[in-house]
Amino acid sequence: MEFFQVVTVAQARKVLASHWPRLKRKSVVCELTQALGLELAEDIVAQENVPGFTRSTVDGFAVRSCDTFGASEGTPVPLRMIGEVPMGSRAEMVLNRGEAVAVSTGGMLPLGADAVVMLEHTETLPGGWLNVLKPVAPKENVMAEGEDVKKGETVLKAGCRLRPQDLGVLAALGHWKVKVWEPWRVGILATGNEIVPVEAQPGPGQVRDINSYTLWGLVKSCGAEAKLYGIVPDDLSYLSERLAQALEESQVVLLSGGSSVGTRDLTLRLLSHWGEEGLLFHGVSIRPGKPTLAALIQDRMVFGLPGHPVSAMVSFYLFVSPLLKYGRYQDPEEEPAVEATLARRLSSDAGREDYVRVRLARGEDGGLVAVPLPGKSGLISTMVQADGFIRIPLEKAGLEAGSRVKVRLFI
Ligand SMILES: Nc1nc2c(c(=O)[nH]1)N[C@H]1C(S)=C(S)[C@@H](COP(=O)(O)OP(=O)(O)OC[C@H]3O[C@@H](n4cnc5c(N)ncnc54)[C@H](O)[C@@H]3O)O[C@H]1N2
Ligand code: MOO
Repeated sequence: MEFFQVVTVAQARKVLASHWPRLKRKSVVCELTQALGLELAEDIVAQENVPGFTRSTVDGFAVRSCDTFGASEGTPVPLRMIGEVPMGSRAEMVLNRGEAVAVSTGGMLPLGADAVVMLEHTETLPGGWLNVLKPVAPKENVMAEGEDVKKGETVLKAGCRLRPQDLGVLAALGHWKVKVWEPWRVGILATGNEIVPVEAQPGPGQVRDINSYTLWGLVKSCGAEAKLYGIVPDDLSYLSERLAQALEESQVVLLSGGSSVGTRDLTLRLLSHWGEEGLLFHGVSIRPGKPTLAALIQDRMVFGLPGHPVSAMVSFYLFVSPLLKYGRYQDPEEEPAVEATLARRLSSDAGREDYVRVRLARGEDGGLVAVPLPGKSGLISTMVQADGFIRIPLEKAGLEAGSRVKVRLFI
């Protein structure tokens, strides 16, 4: 008997993506050191050139490149040294034909110079003269004004997640504060009478709470704020109360356990209690993760993730993390993945997408091999051993040994 009205991954993602824009959060202005990993809330258009002046990229001598043509060890070109550019100051002098100015890496080029000869390709002569032993081309060893960033250029787009190099370009442009979206606040609730806190010694029939911690880690790795709401026993009024509290403080709530079809599977009943029309789907044609459900409660999104630790994680990867990270589902081509050769045959049922944990190893030819890690979805150790997972698409009834697969990495 089929209890779920299962949908495909694509259908579930479509409905989630269409409702996601209803979730609201504020933008805030914060200092650069607070902004790492957050989403930019504005386009950044350069108001100035970077660098703001033409600079040397080596220690040496600023010259007119045409003066150095034909220079070699055997036929050095003598130039008259007219001074030195002090670091961090304007190059005050003007370079005329036959002249050279000492300049350090990063120093400003004087007017008239268009290239820099490296120190190693010169010899200093007495009386303020210099021999150039190798010619330089125009612009050689020089970083031109605006070569890094041009005034008027859009360097970062609103919505991008700030990486260390993005903080760098903001710093280069003088943005010591930046407008970002507040991180999503995600509440996490574990359900089940058998679940005990991590610090407890489980009695017969009890297990420690794994999902609160795997989900907490996953949420944090998406750049969102995670808050644990503890373990709730299988009791509708308790669960309802704790969910209300989590909804008050979060835009997204993750419930783990109790999403299947057993008599004590309360999540569905609870969400129905909050309004049947909010249920977006219940059941997805995947393994593991089939009893995943999602609901919209006002402008909050609730995910009922399966209780089995592997299933909860896979379900999170497929449905929750792209929304938290990017506000959309990525094209599979964009996902961080590596290609590998499947070590052995895998079977699956057509009409269902399978996500198989794999370990990466080196084959005899040095290429990457994906070694499947068989195991039930209750075994967290299989996730510990795995480097990522592969997908067996809906229409396939398995994958042959030796086939090329894309391993989506757990990073
Ligand atoms: N008759 C059916 N039974 C089950 C079906 C089904 O379709 N028909 N689906 C199975 C699948 S697949 C999964 S996955 C599980 C999911 O069940 P629930 O989401 O209702 O979760 P629970 O029953 O509460 O728990 C399942 C399993 O996971 C353990 N668990 C739960 N929470 C935690 C936690 N925080 N830390 C560690 N372990 C946890 C729990 O003790 C159970 O062993 O249902 C199958 N059954
Ligand atoms: O979805 Mo269950 O997640 O197959 O173990």
